Amino acid sequence: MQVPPIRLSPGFIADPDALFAALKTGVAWDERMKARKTASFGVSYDYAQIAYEEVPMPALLEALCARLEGELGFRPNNCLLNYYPDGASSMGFHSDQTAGLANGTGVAIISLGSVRAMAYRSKLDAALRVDYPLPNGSLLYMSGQVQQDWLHAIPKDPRAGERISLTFRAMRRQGSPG
Ligand SMILES: O=C(O)CCC(=O)C(=O)O
Ligand SMILES: [Fe+2]
Repeated sequence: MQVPPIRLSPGFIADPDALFAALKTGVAWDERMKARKTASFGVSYDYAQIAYEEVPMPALLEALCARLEGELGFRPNNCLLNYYPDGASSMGFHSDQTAGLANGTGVAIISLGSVRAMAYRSKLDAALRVDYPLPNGSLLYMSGQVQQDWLHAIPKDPRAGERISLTFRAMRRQGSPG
């Protein structure tokens, strides 16, 4: 496959600047990670060696989960936010874990603020790289197949300003088969 089978919907959020401002000031950002700030809402989630406790989903994010359910056909129960203060903050190439996700569900990412590229690299052919700029207010959806065949990253970008990404997942409850 020459390109990752992602779905990118620009303009998913009607007023992305207002949402950015509300989250930047309203969220208690976790600074345990060096590369960027994070926050997790909803069911507990272990991510990048950090365990995030269960935290009730604020109404603002719950409303987005409801919209995503209409768009994707499943309702996320966790939202992991990343705050990239400037273009020096980044995320290295990785695939997201799929084992803990509800069957048949993927990862949805809403981008706010400065445009950054999502870079994909094929696991079968390391020379194959495809970059997608993620517009302010866009929705990106990655199925399990994308994680299986591709790595993704947010490379540094000296021209970029601040950005927030919201990553939504439907986590399987512990002990539940699907
Ligand atoms: O900030 C982004 O858009 C990428 C987020 C991501 O890949 C992740 O949290 O696993
Ligand atoms: Fe990821």
